[in-house]
Parts: sequence; structure tokens; C-alpha cells
Amino acid sequence: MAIPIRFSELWSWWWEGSNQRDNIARWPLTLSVVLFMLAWYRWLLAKPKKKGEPPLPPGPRGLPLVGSLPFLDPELHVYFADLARVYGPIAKIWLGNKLGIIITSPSMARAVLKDHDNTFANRDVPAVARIIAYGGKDIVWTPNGPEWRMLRKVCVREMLGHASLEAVYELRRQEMRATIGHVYGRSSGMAINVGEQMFLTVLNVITSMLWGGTLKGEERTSLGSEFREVVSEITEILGKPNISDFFPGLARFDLQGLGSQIKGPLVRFDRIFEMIIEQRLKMDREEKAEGKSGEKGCKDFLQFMLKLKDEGDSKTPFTMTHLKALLMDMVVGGTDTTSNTVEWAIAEMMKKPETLKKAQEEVDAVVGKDNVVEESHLPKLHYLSAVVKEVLRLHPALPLLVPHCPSLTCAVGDFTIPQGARVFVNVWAIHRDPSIWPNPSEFNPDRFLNADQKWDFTGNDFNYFPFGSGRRICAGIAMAERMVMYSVASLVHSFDWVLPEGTKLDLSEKFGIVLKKAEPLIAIPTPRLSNPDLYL
Ligand code: HEM
Repeated sequence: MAIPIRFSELWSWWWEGSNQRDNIARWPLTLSVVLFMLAWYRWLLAKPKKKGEPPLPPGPRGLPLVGSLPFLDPELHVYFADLARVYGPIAKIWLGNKLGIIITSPSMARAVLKDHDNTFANRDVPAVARIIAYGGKDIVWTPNGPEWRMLRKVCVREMLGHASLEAVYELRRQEMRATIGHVYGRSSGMAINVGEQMFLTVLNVITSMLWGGTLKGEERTSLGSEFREVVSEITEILGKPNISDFFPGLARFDLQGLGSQIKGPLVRFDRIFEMIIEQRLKMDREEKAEGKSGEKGCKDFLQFMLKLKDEGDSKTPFTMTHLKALLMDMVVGGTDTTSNTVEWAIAEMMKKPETLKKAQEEVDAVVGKDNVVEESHLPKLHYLSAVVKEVLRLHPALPLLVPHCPSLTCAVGDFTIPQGARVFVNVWAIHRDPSIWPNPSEFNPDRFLNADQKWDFTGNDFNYFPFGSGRRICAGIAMAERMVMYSVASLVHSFDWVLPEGTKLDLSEKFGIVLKKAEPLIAIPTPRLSNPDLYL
């Protein structure tokens, strides 16, 4: 997804992009003049074509060619919420040559994600995402159809369903205990970066579920640090605004060079994937030779996927490209989303210490101070569950979801949404609508303890849907819910948290492919369990 920029910056990207390619600098410029004329023409004529078809939604006029790009605020979710106040719950915005539709009310969200789910369950794939996802062969970017359904089934039912997650609890437990031990080791008054710690924990959990049975010891540790580097390189490039997305006609010229930049991390990832896959195949061959194959079922998701590749449905085959693209989805899609939510939870509770105290009292009562948190305790932690829900209300990890794209021109409300538009559902703004949520900016977990209202993550209630709704709802909800709850419970049970002297808690947000804290949470942990053995 592209982040917005100011016009001066847009120009400098354009300029840099052109200069990096001296030998072709002249003809893209000429070409762009022609495209400018075409884009302007299209922009002027962009209105419903069929007689009697409802009009496009209202929205700012913008400028020829660039549309509203010069006026965008980097905090895109806030800017879109402001537009909704002027133009209403369904609005249009021109981003270069691309038509964006902004949805900002529960009823419009329902129309798009439920009533017209089949039409809108598609994506407008950003140029760099197509490259990094092996040509868009992953779950996130594959269009609605048999291939996407097959991938979803593999992922949600077979790997990220409750039964599969239960089977690999020990892996999550080991990583969580290692994190708590590591934080304890640094708890002599030293501050830690909470988000960074959690990112490492989640990454280790995900990779150990993917190929934990394949790589061991030193090899696994060194791979972990390489992964961290590559993931942050990828998220950085994915977060940059790209002229190729605003002017799809120019995409093939890759004027900013982001397409070639992302090929670097892709090659590194691919090399790692190849190496791990080769290792797993070798282990399988050895086990077969020793007559041990099929003894205990699959040891990790990689083994399961390799089996599926060889034995799967011939009508919609699961290929090696799908396998690698799924590995990429899990590693890139599951890490930042989960770790940022944990960081927000600790930060919000530190800002309102009575909530932290209440959460700690609850965990103490359920787990005891002479014990460690286990996932089996989580269903009894009602207040903590309310904390997590409230954090995801205020700071949904993907504030505009992953933009949807209608496969057909469609009427929504009194307006037309043309085929191919990029549809932003501003769940962040809906979660802060004062007509739904009293004192919406206040962090108040108690609002989720009201027994009359069943708030959950199923996406059935369009007042609250941090994981999206409909066919394209998050594929990792079960995993995310467990990991966030388990992490927050373990962190508040094991430690008290204070800020380093002289620092202030800043809760500002920063828009990006994942909504982050503008300033990382740096906090000092103090052990609160009596027995040091509980930190080993
Ligand atoms: C707190 C953590 C998380 C949040 C808030 C979150 C939220 C979301 C949202 C809002 C979407 C887009 C829904 C839409 O477009 O309508 C999404 C998609 C997705 N998420 Fe998550 N997510 C989280 C964690 C995870 C994890 C841990 C995984 C996997 C390990 C994961 C895998 C995916 C995938 C594969 C998709 C694409 C689904 C599709 O297009 O069919 N997510 N997530």
C-alpha cells in the first residue's frame, strides 16, 4: 500500500528516478507528457458511462494529472477521516491517475464487505507487492477465485486453525520463555525497546512454526537475524509511495526504481527459502531411507506444504511458487501487525496506570505469582481481553485494511464504484466515531466488559472489525489473538513497567503499511515475581 506524500517530495522522487536512469531519462519524460494528456482527458471524462447509472461519490476535485496527491497528509487515515466529515461516508479521491474510494461508516462498510463481498474481495496490487509476492501468488494479493480459495484453505484450516496452533504451542512457549528470560537479564534498571523485543519474539514464533523442525541451533539463530534485516528492508520499500501505483501506465518504467530495489530482498529471501526447503527434502529422504517417514505426521508447516505440493489437487495445484509466497505472507504479514499491537497495549496501560494495575491483579489471581503464564490461562483473563480489544479499536494495525478492489462496476448507496478503483475502508475512523463510541479517544477497556454487547473479531459487527470482514478477513486471527494475549499477559505478569527518568510517554501514531507508534516505547522492566527461577 502506498503512503502519501507532499507534492514537493513527489517531484523529487520523480526527479531522482529519472536521473538514476540517464540513458532513458529523455523518453520517459516525453512519454509522460503524452500520458499527462491522456490522464487529464480520462480524469475529465471519468464519470459513469451507462445511462441511468448513479454518479461517482463526491470528493475533492484535485488538480489535473496529480489529482489530490499534492494535498495529502502523510497520516493518510486521519486525512481520509477529515475528508469523510466534508464529503460523507462514501467519497472519492484521485491519486494521480488512480481513483480511490473512501468508506467511512458501518453501513457503507457492510455494503462493500458483506452485501457485495464477492465483487469487492479482490485487490489492486501495488507494483512492488507484486514483485515481492512472487508475482502476486500469495493469499494477500491473489484475486478472488479457485487459486485464492485453495491458498486460504491451506493457510486458515490447515496451518493457522485452532487445532494446528494447539499442536505447536510448545514452540510458542519456548520463544515466550526465552523473551521473558532475556528481558529479565536486562532488568537491572536498563530500558528496553518493547516493540523490537516483541518483533523478535513473534518472528521467532512464526519461523519456528514454519520450519522449526527443519533448522536447529546455530543455523536457526543466524538465519533469524538475517530475516529481521530483510523483513525491515521489505516493509520500508513497501511503505514508500510509488509513482507506478498512481500512474499505472508508467509502472513498466519503474521511475523511482522501487521495483528494482525490492528485488534485492526478494533474492535474499528466495535464497534462504531454497536453502531451508533443500534441507527439509534432504531430511525427508534420509528418514525415508531409514524407514522412519510418516512416523509422527508433519513436524512443521514446511513439511506439510511440501507434501501438499506433491500430493495436492491437480485441478488447482499447490506449486513451489505458492509455497514460497505463503512463507513470505506469514513472515511479513504476521510480525509487525502482532508486535505493534503488543507495544500499543503496554504503552496505553502505562499511560493509564490503573488499567495496568487491574490487568496485573487479574493475571495474579488467575495464574498466581509463583507460576508462569500459559496459553491455557488466557480464556480466564477477561479484563486483559478487553484491553486487547480496546487497543485494536484505537490502533487497528491496518487502519485502512488492505485496500479492496471491485472486479465489476458496482452501485453502493447512491453512487457508482467503478471496476478497478482502490477502495479504502477506514476502520480506524469508524472505531473513533463518537456516535458509536462515547469518548472515542479515551483508552477505556471497560467498554468491552459490557455483557449486553458481544464484541469479537469475526467482522460481523461493522462498528468494530479490526481484522476486516468477509472473505478477505485476516487469515491469521487465531494466531494473532493468541500471540497478543499471551505476550501482553506474560509481560505484565512478569514485570512492572516505568519510563526512563526525564522521558514522556508519547502515544502519537505514524501511518505506514502497519500503523505504528511514532516514538518507540522504551521502558524499564522490574521483575515482580518472587522466585528468580520463574524467569529461566
Ligand atoms: C494483531 C495482529 C493482526 C491484525 C490486526 C491483522 C489485521 C488484518 C487485516 C485488517 C487484514 C485485511 C482484511 C481485509 O482486507 O479486509 C489482514 C489480512 C491478512 N492477514 Fe492479518 N492481522 C494480524 C495478524 C496476522 C497474522 C499473525 C497473520 C499470519 C501469520 C496474518 C495473515 C494475514 C493474511 C494472509 C491476510 C490476507 C488475507 C486475504 O487477503 O485473504 N495476519 N490482517
